[in-house]
Order: sequence, then structure tokens, then C-alpha cells
Amino acid sequence: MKHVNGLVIAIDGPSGSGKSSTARGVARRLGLAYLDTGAMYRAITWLALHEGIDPVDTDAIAALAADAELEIDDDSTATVFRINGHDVTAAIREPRISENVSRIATNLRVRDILVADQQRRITEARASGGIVVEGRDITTVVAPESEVRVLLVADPEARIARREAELAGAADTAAVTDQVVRRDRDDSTVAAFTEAAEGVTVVDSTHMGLDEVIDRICTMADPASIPLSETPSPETPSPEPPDKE
Ligand SMILES: Nc1ncnc2c1ncn2[C@@H]1O[C@H](COP(=O)(O)OP(=O)(O)O)[C@@H](O)[C@H]1O
Ligand SMILES: Nc1ccn([C@H]2C[C@H](O)[C@@H](COP(=O)(O)OP(=O)(O)O)O2)c(=O)n1
Repeated sequence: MKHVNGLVIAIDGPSGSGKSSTARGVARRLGLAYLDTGAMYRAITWLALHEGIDPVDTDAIAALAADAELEIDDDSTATVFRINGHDVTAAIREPRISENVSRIATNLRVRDILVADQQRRITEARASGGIVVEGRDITTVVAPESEVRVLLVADPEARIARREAELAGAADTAAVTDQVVRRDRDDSTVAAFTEAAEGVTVVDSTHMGLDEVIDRICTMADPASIPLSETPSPETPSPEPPDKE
């Protein structure tokens, strides 16, 4: 029997805790859609810099976000982000975006636009087929009713080391530390991701491998609520035994 009751897995946490890799891994393993909400704030940041708008000009940034056309094309391996027709998939990961994104993410009008108009709408539209959504305020604001709610954390040293390895020399330790520690401090003024809200499970990935974290979160979903993917990949177990004919 195929269960299509809907499933939302919400993952929040600080920078470098492993949200994106974990969410992508869980989505792939269970055959669910995936939404990276941080990429949406990054895309608005890219557009502001592209248009020469100062990220601290809150009115101009809010107007920019209200008019921006953000397209998100997701498949099981990658997500393509376009804003006003520009493919910004790679550009939104550049250090200049990481340095400026908190200025956009702490603009409460931008948050209203992205949360109410886009993130909740996408989450609701994809819930019946199942979706993993990650960011800073998913368990608390975007989708607090999610069946699985996780706060993914890791020690700052581990998060800085992971980010440094990922950037492979593109930024020095001081710049990476700024992008992780200072950004978390700024971001935590508008989203409560430093402590788990009631009903949210803390997963500390400091000493866990990525596969272990993915396993842990997959086991938190009720198997009966996992919509079976059409073609489960051979290396990953089906979320429930196939029906007997
Ligand atoms: N459990 C883990 N152990 C070691 N490295 C990890 C783990 N989870 C993620 N990583 C690596 O750490 C880096 C940051 O992970 P990412 O998923 O981008 O974190 P976030 O989305 O929370 O900022 C990536 O290079 C990723 O491969
Ligand atoms: N739901 C969200 C998601 C991200 N943000 C903010 C916080 C971050 O500074 C930026 C970018 O988020 P992103 O998840 O891409 O950042 P990291 O990869 O974890 O460093 O957006 C937010 O305020 N609320």
C-alpha cells in the first residue's frame, strides 16, 4: 500500500552544523522534496549587490524582495536558483554573499515576504509528497506543525573547520570565523535557533559522520507517513517493505 499522508521534516541550526548536506541526504534517501531557505536569503542578497543597493537600506531592500521573482527548480541531486532570470546557484555561495546575507536576513520585512509568501506556500504545496525544509526558523515559524522537528548543532570549532575545508582556501580562518560566529550572533537576533523550542529534538553532529546524522533523522519519521518514491535507489533501503502481491 502507498501511504501519501504528507510529511514535513524541519531542520534548523547554526552555520556549518550540516543542515544543507543532511537535509539533502534525508530527502534523497526518503524520496522527498528539499527546500533550502537560506539560499532564498542569499539570492536576495545577490540581487541587492547586483543592483548596487546597500544591504542596510531596509526600505530599498524590502521593496527589492517584494518585487523579486525567485524560481527554485529542485530535483533529487541539485537545486537551481534563479532570481529575476539570473541563474545564481553558484554565485550565492560566494564569500561576499556570506558576508552580507545577515543584513538581508535581519530585515523583518524581507523575512515576512519570504516566510509568508514563499516558504510556507512551498512547504504546504509539497507536504503531500513529503518535503525536508531547513533554515533557522523552520521548526518555530515556517512549519512549527512539522512531524519531525530537529535542531542540528555542532561545536563552533567543528563548524568553522568544516566551512574552511569546504571553501578550500578561498577565505582565511578569520574571515570564515566571521562568517560563522558573527553571522550566527546577528542571525540569532531574528530567529531562535540557539535553543530548541518545545518538542524539537537536538541532534549534535560534532562527533557524528554525515551518514550517521542522516540515519538518525530518517528514523525519526514515522514509516507510515513516508510517501514511497517511485524508484527507490538500489543502495538505499526502501522506507518500508514492498507490498505482497
Ligand atoms: N556530520 C558531519 N560531519 C562532518 N562534516 C559534515 C557533517 N555534516 C556536514 N558536513 C560538512 O560540513 C560543511 C558544512 O555543511 P552544510 O551542510 O553546508 O552546513 P549548514 O547548511 O548547516 O551551513 C560541508 O562541507 C559538509 O559536507
Ligand atoms: N530560515 C532561515 C534561513 C537562513 N537564514 C539566514 C541565516 C544565514 O545568515 C543566511 C544564509 O543561510 P544558510 O543556511 O545558507 O547559511 P549557512 O550555509 O548555514 O552558513 O540566511 C535565516 O535567517 N532564516
